[in-house]
This record gives sequence, structure tokens and C-alpha cells, in this order.
Amino acid sequence: MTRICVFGAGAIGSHLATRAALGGADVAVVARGPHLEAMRARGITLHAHDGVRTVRVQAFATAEEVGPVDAVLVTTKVPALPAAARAIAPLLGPDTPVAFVTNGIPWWYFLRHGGPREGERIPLLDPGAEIERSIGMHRTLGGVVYSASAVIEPGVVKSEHADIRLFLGEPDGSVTPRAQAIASAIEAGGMPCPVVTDIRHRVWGKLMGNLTSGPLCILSRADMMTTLSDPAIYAAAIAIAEEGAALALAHGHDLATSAEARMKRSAMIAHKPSILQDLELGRAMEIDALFTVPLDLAKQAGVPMPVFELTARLATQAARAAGLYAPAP
Ligand SMILES: NC(=O)C1=CN([C@@H]2O[C@H](COP(=O)(O)OP(=O)(O)OC[C@H]3O[C@@H](n4cnc5c(N)ncnc54)[C@H](OP(=O)(O)O)[C@@H]3O)[C@@H](O)[C@H]2O)C=CC1
Ligand SMILES: CC(C)(CO)C(=O)C(=O)O
Repeated sequence: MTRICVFGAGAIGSHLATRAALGGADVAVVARGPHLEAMRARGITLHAHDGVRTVRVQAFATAEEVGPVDAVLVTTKVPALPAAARAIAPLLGPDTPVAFVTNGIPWWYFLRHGGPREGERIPLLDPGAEIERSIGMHRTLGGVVYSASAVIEPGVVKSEHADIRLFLGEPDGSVTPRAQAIASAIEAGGMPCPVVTDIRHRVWGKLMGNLTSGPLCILSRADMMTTLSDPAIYAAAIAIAEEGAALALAHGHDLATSAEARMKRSAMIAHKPSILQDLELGRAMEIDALFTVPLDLAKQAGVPMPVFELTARLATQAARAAGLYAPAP
């Protein structure tokens, strides 16, 4: 039986832990606060399109209590990754892979890339290369998740939409048994989990949703369905998705889904993007992975993104004003 530890089990991590447990894996989670206490006492209850389920998982406050596992899924927010990377050392056996399941441009984007920018670091996402040093690229897997989720009360997670999936991939595009072992458990628990040969393509596809709904919902303070119901805002979202697609193309990724189709889907989801949840709950916001780094990449590639830039800069100011984002000096 595969032993999996989900480190930073909030909305996404608890959903994935539930799927892996339903799929027959031996699952431990590392979490904190009232959510940890509730998971310890009552397990995780997941409300999803396919029903309401409660699973028991082993819930811990530290990785030391878990010990070495077969695979780690890291599902903290991006600003917490350097601390998480330091903390997970006790989970690592000689061959334990670590899948980073986060939104935005990942810290490892140009590592094991094989392209002209191979080996470039992104200091905003991995200051001092601390994540890379603590985990090592040989262990690192990419993860891109679709699951509009929130912790609605301690121990209880709600996933808003039927279109859930986790894409896993090695940064160098190989398909490995270690990625397939994680995927089998998640799939068996009811969440499609393809192991893909181009995880960066999935990063770009997912980023389109965050570039659009992220800044706009921070400005509206409303869920995606409400925000996008205004025709002028919907038009701005389409414009951002088109700008984002041009940036993805400049990085060699031709996204098949049109901006219109993407926004039509987003406008049907009554979900507050996780970055808006962070603003409302006073948690550090993923401004750099979702906004600053894409804007930097756009500047480097000479791709104009005027609508995204305006909305992202305004959203960044809102994050700073709330004390939830401090730009690097
Ligand atoms: N929610 C969503 O709908 C979606 C989110 N995503 C992405 O998935 C990633 C995870 O998001 P999400 O699940 O919403 O985030 P959450 O904030 O719900 O979960 C992260 C959890 O990690 C915990 N944590 C952080 N550091 C530690 C630590 N050192 N030890 C123990 N626990 C720790 C946090 O605790 P605490 O709260 O105390 O800080 C929190 O419970 C993000 O990159 C997000 O953008 C992707 C798709 C959809
Ligand atoms: C909005 C959504 C579901 C997709 O773009 C997301 O990724 C988030 O909540 O962070």
C-alpha cells in the first residue's frame, strides 16, 4: 500500500487526502490549528459533486510524527513553501518524490526544462533557492489541480464543481512509476489524475483561470459567478485570458481552449478564488506566483498585457493595504 503524506492540508490538501484515502492509500496529513484538531477528532468530511464522504486519516502537527513516506504532496500556499520545504525533511526516504500542487508559475519552472532558459531560477518564488536545496529537483514533481474548494468549517471541505482533476508530471516530461503510484491512488478515490508529459502546458492552462478570476474577484470581493455576471467585467476577463494565451504561446504553449470557452465555464462557478479567500481570512496572498512573475515573464517576452497588468497591480495594492503581501526589496 502506498503511504502518502499531504503536507499543508487545507482546502486542496484535504480534498486530495480524502481522494487518496478513498482510493486505498495509507494517508497522513500535516496541518495546524482548528482544522487539524477537527481532522484528528472526526476525520475529513468532503462535500463534492459525487457525494458527501467522511474519511479517517492520520493527522499530525509535524512531519517528525509521520516519518518517511512513499510520496509527499505539498499543498500549502506558495508563500509558505520555503518553510514547508524545510519542515518536510523527516518525510523523505531515499527515493521519496515530492509533488508541489500549487497555482501559478511554479518555483521550478525553468529547472529540468530542457529549453533555452534551462536552469534559470525565479528568486521571487524560491528566495535563496531554499526550496530547491531542501528538496532537490530529483524529487520534484509538478502538480496542477482543478477543484474549486474551501474549508467551510474545521474538518469540512467543499468542492464546488464536477470538473475536478489533478495533473501530475515530472518537470523533464518523463512518465515515471513514482508519479503513476500517486495518480493511481487519487484516481481510485474518484478524482481523475493523469500523469502528463508536459506539466508546464497544464500550468499555463490553469494559470488562465487565476489571471482572470484572481484580480477581478479581489477587486469585486465577490465569487466568480457574481463577478463575471457584469458584461463589462466579463469582457475584461476575456481580454485577460487572450493576453494570457499570448504569453503562454510565447513560452511555446498553444492553449487549445478559447478565452470565451474558459470564461463561460468560470462564470458558472459560484466560488471565491482561493486568493480572495486569503484576503478575507487574513492569510498571505499568492501575489508573486499568480501576478508578479507572469507580468515579469510578459515583459521579458515582449507580450503586452494591459488589462491584466492594470487589474493585477490594483489587486496587488489591495493585498499590500491589507498587510498580506510585502514585495521583495
Ligand atoms: N482552494 C481552491 O479552490 C484552489 C486552490 N489551488 C491552489 O492550491 C494551493 C493550496 O490552496 P488551498 O488548499 O486553497 O490553501 P489553504 O490555505 O486552504 O491550505 C493550505 C494549508 O496549509 C497549512 N500550512 C501552511 N504551512 C504549514 C505548515 N508549516 N505546517 C502545517 N500546515 C501548514 C495552512 O494552515 P494555516 O491556514 O494555518 O496557514 C492551510 O491549512 C494554492 O497554491 C492554491 O492557489 C488550486 C486550485 C483551486
Ligand atoms: C479560481 C480557481 C478555482 C480556478 O481558477 C482557483 O484556482 C482558485 O480558487 O485558486
